[in-house]
Amino acid sequence: MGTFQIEGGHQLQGKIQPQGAKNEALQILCAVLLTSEEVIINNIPDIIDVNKLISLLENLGVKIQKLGKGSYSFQSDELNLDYLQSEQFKKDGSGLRGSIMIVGPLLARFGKGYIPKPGGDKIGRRRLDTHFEGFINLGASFRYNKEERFYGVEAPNGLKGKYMLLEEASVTGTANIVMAAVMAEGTTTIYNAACEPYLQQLCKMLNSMGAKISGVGSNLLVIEGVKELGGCEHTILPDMIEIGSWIGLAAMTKSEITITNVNWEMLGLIPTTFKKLGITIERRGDDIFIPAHNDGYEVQSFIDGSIMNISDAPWPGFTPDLLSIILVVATQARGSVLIHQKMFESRLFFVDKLIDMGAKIILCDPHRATVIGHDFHSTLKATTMTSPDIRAGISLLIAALSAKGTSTIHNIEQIDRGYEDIEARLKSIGAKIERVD
Ligand SMILES: CC(=O)N[C@H]1[C@@H](OP(=O)(O)OP(=O)(O)OC[C@H]2O[C@@H](n3ccc(=O)[nH]c3=O)[C@H](O)[C@@H]2O)O[C@H](CO)[C@@H](O)[C@@H]1O
Ligand SMILES: C=C(OP(=O)(O)O)C(=O)O
Repeated sequence: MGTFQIEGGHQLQGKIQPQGAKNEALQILCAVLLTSEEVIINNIPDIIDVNKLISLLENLGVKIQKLGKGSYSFQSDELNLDYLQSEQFKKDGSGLRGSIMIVGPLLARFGKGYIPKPGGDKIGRRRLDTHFEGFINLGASFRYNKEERFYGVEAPNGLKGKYMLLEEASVTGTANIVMAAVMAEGTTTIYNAACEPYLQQLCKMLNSMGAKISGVGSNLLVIEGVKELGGCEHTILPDMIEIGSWIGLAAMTKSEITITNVNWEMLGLIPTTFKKLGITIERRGDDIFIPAHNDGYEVQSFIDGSIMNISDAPWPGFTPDLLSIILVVATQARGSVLIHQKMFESRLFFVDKLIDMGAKIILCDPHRATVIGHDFHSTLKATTMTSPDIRAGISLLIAALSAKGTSTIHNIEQIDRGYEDIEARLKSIGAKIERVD
């Protein structure tokens, strides 16, 4: 279990470039299975989850060449499908959430796809029904081995396009169904599709490979099946969750930070939501400039004067992956705010650690927490804590950087799962952080 030691209470300053988006990379990497031609991907983040998926693809027989930092070439012309029945696959596939998205491409190209129960954050129930109902709608047969927690879909005679209304706008579920449908016979229509930038990017990539997907960016995707897909080159967007994390870090540490090349047009409600906490966000070209908040920041209220409430929703709503960061930033705001995590039922439990540090938070129930900001009248106290999940982990790291004294965070693999070379990048803007084992 890795550990960070953090000496907090220092103002930071400088520029930080967000890495490529983790959740986009996981989709895009799975899409290389859809063609026997070469696919080049740029801006791949060097993080645990992505590296696990790359190694899974390698074990499946994908030829992989590193072309430069973050750039790789992939060629899936001679796959070893026997690997899908191996013990090694059960281990590799259950190591991350994103592995679930190999099923759609395998089903589309080879008529069969398998996956052990995937890993990922333990943040509440994470059903896979949407994925498999989608495949069944396209004509696949489904089986689930409860003992081994192993899922399988097969369609030896190919898939057939269909209209479907998803029960949930599942992010990975939509990506999986889209990748299965691109080579199905006829037209597939997916209503209540998720439409995060990750999915917009995936559809853009698939269209550049020869797919015919329309409605990209909306919750109604129409996919006309094609016979086969070809190679392409694709560049992953900056990670919007990292961008939100650095906005929160700047505010909590009263630091002047410029986040460079953010691809502003794709940030949706993220800047607006941080502004609701009173944080000044200046757009400078494609950079975000956060001035030092030496006088703190004040939570806005609604037009009728009622207390601010920040909650998550499927895109274009506010992403659930930034609510933990919003929550930690609120602990030093002027005013109070209700944080409502609607999607996941175990994502707010990390607040007990912030309460230990002196934050004023009432956990109303597993989905809602009221935060009464300190307005920097009292700083958080340094402590020792363990990171329960990726976004709680980064939130605790932000709390530690704002607290006076030296904090210790264990289980930092959770942070490394999604943040590239984090201590070097934070050190470059003045943070005092060490990886101690
Ligand atoms: C690898 C990856 O890309 N992971 C992301 C992906 O996970 P993932 O694709 O696994 O998450 P889903 O979108 O399937 O669902 C997330 C949770 O929200 C619930 N739900 C979802 C949609 C909906 O309309 N109503 C609803 O209640 C689901 O029941 C589930 O509990 O999307 C999540 C939701 O943005 C993010 O937190 C994860 O970071
Ligand atoms: C929940 C997340 O990741 P995963 O779906 O990979 O567990 C996340 O990125 O915040």
